[in-house]
Amino acid sequence: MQRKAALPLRDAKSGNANKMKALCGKEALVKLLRWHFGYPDFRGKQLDAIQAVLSGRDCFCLMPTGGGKSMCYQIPALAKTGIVLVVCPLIALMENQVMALKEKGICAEFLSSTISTEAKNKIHDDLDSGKPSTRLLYVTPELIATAGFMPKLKKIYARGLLSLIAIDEAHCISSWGHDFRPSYRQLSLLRSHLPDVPILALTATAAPKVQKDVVQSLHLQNPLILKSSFNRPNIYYEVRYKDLLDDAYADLSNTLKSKGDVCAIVYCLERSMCDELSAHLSQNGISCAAYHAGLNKKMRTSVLDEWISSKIQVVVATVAFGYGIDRKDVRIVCHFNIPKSMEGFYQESGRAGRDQLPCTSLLYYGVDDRKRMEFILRNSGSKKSQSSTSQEESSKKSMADFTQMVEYCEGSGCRRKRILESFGEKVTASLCEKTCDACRHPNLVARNLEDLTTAIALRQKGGSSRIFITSSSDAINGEQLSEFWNRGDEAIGSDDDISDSDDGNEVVNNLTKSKLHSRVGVNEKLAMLERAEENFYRNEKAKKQSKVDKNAISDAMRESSRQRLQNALKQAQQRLDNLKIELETSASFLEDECYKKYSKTGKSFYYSQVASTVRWLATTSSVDMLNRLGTMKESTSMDAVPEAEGRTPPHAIDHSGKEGTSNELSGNAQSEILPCGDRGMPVESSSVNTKLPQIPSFYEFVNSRKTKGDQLDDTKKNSSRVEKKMRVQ
Ligand SMILES: Nc1ncnc2c1ncn2[C@@H]1O[C@H](COP(=O)(O)OP(=O)(O)OP(=O)(O)O)[C@@H](O)[C@H]1O
Ligand SMILES: [Mg+2]
Repeated sequence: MQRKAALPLRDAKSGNANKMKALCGKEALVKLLRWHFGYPDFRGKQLDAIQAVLSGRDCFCLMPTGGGKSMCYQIPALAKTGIVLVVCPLIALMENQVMALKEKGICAEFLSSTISTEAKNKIHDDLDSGKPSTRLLYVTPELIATAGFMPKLKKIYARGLLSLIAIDEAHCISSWGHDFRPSYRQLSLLRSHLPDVPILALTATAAPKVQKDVVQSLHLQNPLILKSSFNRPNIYYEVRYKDLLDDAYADLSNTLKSKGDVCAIVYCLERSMCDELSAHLSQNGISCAAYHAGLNKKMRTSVLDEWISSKIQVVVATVAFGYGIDRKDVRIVCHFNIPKSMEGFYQESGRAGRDQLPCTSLLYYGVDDRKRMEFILRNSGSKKSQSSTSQEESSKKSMADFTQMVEYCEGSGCRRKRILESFGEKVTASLCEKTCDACRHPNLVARNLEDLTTAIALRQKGGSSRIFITSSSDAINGEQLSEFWNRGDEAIGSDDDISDSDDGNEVVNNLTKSKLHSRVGVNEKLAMLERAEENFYRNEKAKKQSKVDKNAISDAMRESSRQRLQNALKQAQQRLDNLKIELETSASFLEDECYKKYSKTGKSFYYSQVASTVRWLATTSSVDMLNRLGTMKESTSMDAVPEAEGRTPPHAIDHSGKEGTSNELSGNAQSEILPCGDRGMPVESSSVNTKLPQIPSFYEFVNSRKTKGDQLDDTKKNSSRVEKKMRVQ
């Protein structure tokens, strides 16, 4: 590390009033900024925040994502003798910032469980020394809460060396915020233990209630409240409707390609979708990788490194790809599933265009996604150890937050206005200047929304069939629930997949009581139905042309599952004292098992089976693992089939179409597309070979709860399928 010479404006404590004035003066601070960071001037409210804390005042600083909040504590660390303590929610965030500062020759360190005892001791020795060289010390809130750390801090404080406490992502302290972290609550202690040290609270996403909560919880005294507008004028906001698209994957792929080899982040709700979508994009020549908590740390770090260094351009990630992602040239942030709150959406979409250049936030909205999220949120309190009242309250709050997101998608008004108003900002009509789809193409957006309404209305009318199995509320066992509900919490998130099924008509009927539907008048409905019919025939034609069976399990999906299983096997191997297993062969074997079981039923069941195998690998014993993999050898030798052939056993569906055409039909008839008669209308189901393949326990489990579905007469079944085909795309 090459350390830059310090500029000669250091010591506030030892200086007189004039010195202090000089220290806080704009000129001196700009000089520091230029010297250390190479920026010509401060942005927004940076200077106000810096001057406030340097003068010893508490400060609450609300700045948009990418606004430059870090600078508000980094410059004071350089301007004043002593140490700035920075509290960060994530180790990765600390690591990134410390690395970046060190590269600039600024002495910053972080303390976390990930560093060696030797490194820790070195930092502590420096802190204990007469004149520590550390200027910024990054810590987690968990460390602050430990019994041993506060006395150390107090010692530094007693020596007059603690110049500032900065709380980054301060909204995490509030249970009203979108990312509440209980460990942040411990930070309330800082004020009483270290009374005279100014505190700087920084956040990009604090609604008024959260702001108040942050100020109170941290016991800020007469803080300078700095609020910048949340507006990100360089982001173009757009929503696309999955239900109106023929193929959302292809749409995204084409969009990314049409923009050139740009840097992008694609957020998905589930890990399996990250893998699948990433495989799809890669296949289409896009340089991309998946990132989620299901990958081991090494892989995550390697994806992050490759992305930061522009070796790959697109990351398809869950929300685990979060704070501290500081690549400035992200041109597109895409939400492939609707996020659960406006705060989360703002935070994530805000990772675009940190260089202030034009960029896009693209959200793919699907009615199924909405229902899925509603279901998750409605039930999310049930696993937490809360009283029923607070459970109810938090569930209500989550639903209210989510409603804002739904309104963002289903509304025809300016998207930017909606975002800003959700944060309590007053917005003038002219603010957007056509930098969202609703302002730039109002007619198209209105028309899309009408079409969407039609799609929903049709699905309601036909007693829709697209519903994920897990929404049969109490028909899910505890284990599945806990994994499913913790989906938002990436540390313990689920790999469970969610499947389409003909079950649960009742649930769907309840869920699809859309307010859009109720808004539609008779004439409008007729016009929409006409348009829907047009769309239907158009799409059927397109479907016929592309001959894409959306439920089919592609080679890319299989490959991505094999990779996933291989990762899980590797982790299991490490957990089981380097158990001797051949990773690649074993992964292929396990994937093949899943494929054999579910190739006929479709990708959703297949993914569920892969996910449950991954879970099994996370907990299984050596003996069980060897037993299961032992059958691999047996079956291989019994069948005397070479390994490559063994992956596609003779009785499985051959996706090249060489074998088993009738099987293909029967496998898909139940869950997806029926063969079509004239003008694309589905033929009577009785004329199709609907004999189902033998279905294993997962399906039986669902089927056993299919009481409603079983009572449906043939007509209703047919109409349900017709409706499914008429899903406007
Ligand atoms: N005055 C400035 N002029 C130009 N660039 C700046 C200035 N201040 C900060 N930056 C740069 O802006 C980028 C974003 O800064 P920073 O990471 O501090 O944003 P943030 O407000 O913390 O965003 P987030 O809410 O996403 O964490 C960084 O690359 C930083 O170096
Ligand atoms: Mg930040």
